[in-house]
Amino acid sequence: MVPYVPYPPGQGKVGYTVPEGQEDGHELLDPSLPLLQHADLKDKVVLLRVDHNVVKKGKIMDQYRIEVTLATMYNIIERGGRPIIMTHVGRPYDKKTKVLTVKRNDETIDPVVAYLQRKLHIKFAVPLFNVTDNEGIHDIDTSINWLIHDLRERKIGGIYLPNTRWFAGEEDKGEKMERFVVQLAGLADVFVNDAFGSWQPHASTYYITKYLPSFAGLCMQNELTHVREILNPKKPFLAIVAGAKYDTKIGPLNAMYKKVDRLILGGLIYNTFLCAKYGVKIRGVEDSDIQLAKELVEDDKMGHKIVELPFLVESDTLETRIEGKYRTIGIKDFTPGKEYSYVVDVDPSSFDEPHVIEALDSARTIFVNAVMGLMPNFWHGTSKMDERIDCNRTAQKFFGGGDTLQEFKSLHPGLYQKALESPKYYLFTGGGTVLKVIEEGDPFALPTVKALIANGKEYGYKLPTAEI
Ligand SMILES: Nc1ncnc2c1ncn2[C@@H]1O[C@H](COP(=O)(O)OP(=O)(O)OP(=O)(O)O)[C@@H](O)[C@H]1O
Ligand SMILES: O=C(O)[C@H](O)COP(=O)(O)O
Repeated sequence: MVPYVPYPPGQGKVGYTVPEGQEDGHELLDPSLPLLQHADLKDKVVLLRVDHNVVKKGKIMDQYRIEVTLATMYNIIERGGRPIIMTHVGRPYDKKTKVLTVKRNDETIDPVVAYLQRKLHIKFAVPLFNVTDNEGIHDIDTSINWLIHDLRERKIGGIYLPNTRWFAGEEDKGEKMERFVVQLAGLADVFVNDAFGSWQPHASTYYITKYLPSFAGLCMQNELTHVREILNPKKPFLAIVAGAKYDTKIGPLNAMYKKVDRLILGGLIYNTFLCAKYGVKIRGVEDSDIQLAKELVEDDKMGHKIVELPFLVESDTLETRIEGKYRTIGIKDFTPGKEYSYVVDVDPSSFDEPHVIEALDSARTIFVNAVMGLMPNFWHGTSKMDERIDCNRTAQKFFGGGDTLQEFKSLHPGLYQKALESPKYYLFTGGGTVLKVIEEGDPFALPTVKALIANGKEYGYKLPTAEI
């Protein structure tokens, strides 16, 4: 118990403070990373980037990524800051066609705003901006100043910007980005990045740090502390990577291959690997992606680290699960040139194979960024995988990824609850980010984190002496 002495000192003990009950882990952070706790926020408008990418078809799938940012929001408001919050939702910009599609009902932040209002009992306002067909929002309209005025006057509790990926400049690298980022920076006095899951260097996660004093939020700090545990894993280290984001994950995956002892693949990533290795054709797998997967195939000829799941589910349709229109196939029947329809899941029986059980049971560290099948209809492979992983009671288990956590929660609510509390589990908000950290070998080398550190140097950030 630490006595609480009010200011000015010498007036006696009038209360006490209670220790947090656990190490906060700040000593594990790079001392040059500017921390939210040390920012001057009083009466400042604070632009807060979060990863609230939790909305699908206009509904919140899992609140976890919102919940873990509430501490940062409270901290900002408690210390006199006025928050403007922003997140991306989905991937509205198609890199191949260069078309930006604003799906107003599907990829909107409105459900997140409603959730925050219910949870915090404060009012948020969302500004309205002009949307151009196929190009999104070009400019932040000065009408937002009315909202900022009311934010400063405390007539509203916060502003929540529209989906950052609806802005033409968000993923651009040239003029559009410059224009957007300057307008964005003009709204606020300070930038806080709490979006661990959004490692891609975009306007709202990276370039913004060129214009405002910038700090790491509390969720970001917590994740950076824990991700270090994966960099020095207890061996054998098994990674299970599946899902849909082939384009951003194949690079980190190739690098990660060198650091793991065993690797299990699923989802589109596995389909692509199988096409590259066995010369089969699977519907929906792009030739350009198969070329990228060849590096992994070559590495594994020597390394033998990839534990193949032998049974898959082939479906004639992607939309639904229609009896008679899907079947189990085995990779032992693969021959070069053979064509398959969509492969939409790993058959659960794959997890009963002795070589797969051995890989899962012998691991001492398991990292899971894996949704094995196309959701919501093909969930059986993921469900069996989660159960089998839990059978290993000695391994340290790390789950990471928006969909990975969401499916874990919906398929096994009891196990998910246990994982939240068990020291044997840790849940990361971003799966691709953890892959990227493993690729870099250092959490502070993530582009978004490096940008915060560079900003600290620029603005002369120093850790207060008491913390050194
Ligand atoms: N075979 C498949 N074909 C098409 N989509 C698939 C297939 N298997 C899984 N998926 C889809 O992959 C998505 C999950 O992959 P994703 O890479 O987004 O994972 P994540 O856990 O959200 O990780 P991150 O946080 O890095 O984005 C799910 O929406 C799921 O439906
Ligand atoms: O869901 C995620 O993994 C994060 O929100 C990052 O999304 P992105 O891979 O589309 O950048």
